[in-house]
Amino acid sequence: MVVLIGPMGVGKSTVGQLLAERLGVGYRDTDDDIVAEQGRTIAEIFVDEGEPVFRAIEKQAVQRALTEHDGVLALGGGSILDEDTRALLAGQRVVYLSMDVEEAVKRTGLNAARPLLAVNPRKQWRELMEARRHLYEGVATAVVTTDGRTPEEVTQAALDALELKDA
Ligand SMILES: Nc1ncnc2c1ncn2[C@@H]1O[C@H](COP(=O)(O)OP(=O)(O)OP(=O)(O)O)[C@@H](O)[C@H]1O
Ligand SMILES: O=C(O)C1=C[C@@H](O)[C@@H](O)[C@H](O)C1
Ligand SMILES: [Mg+2]
Repeated sequence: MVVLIGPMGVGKSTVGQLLAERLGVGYRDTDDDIVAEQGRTIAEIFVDEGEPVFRAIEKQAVQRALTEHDGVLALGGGSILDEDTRALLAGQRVVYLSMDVEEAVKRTGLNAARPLLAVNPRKQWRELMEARRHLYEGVATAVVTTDGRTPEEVTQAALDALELKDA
């Protein structure tokens, strides 16, 4: 199993699918699992029930995916906020995809599907990263910078960082 973590828009879903193809394994994404299970979008869950309820749903989804799946697994950007989830990640191969704030605004700006960045993306992204950077770094076994790299280049860098060869 290879687990991908990192902030919204860093490319977990894009790179996760490429990485799974390169390794010849399945791809799974906990955000997609939640949408399928709940029958509504992540933004709708945030609006209807608030972030704490979303985090509880997410925690279950991550636990289930880590147990059921063997392949590439992309986690929701905020899943590492949960202490039990961080404990579950110990012993896994965890790749932290990182980027700087300008890249983040380019990739996520003005996208209402990401409720945590809806109002002032640059400021909100900085604040999120202040709170989370050490959590991402703490659970990561490899850190891969995505700034100025294409998704294919990021995928190759992740394979190199993990010392994994294609299937
Ligand atoms: N290396 C890259 N260079 C440029 N654009 C990228 C790169 N990787 C992803 N993108 C683009 O950035 C956007 C966000 O990518 P993606 O949805 O894969 O991120 P994510 O980490 O899964 O986000 P979320 O946490 O919201 O699910 C997409 O429009 C994607 O095409
Ligand atoms: O970073 C976050 O807190 C989030 C990231 C996305 O993957 C989604 O799980 C949701 O938009 C929240
Ligand atoms: Mg995604």
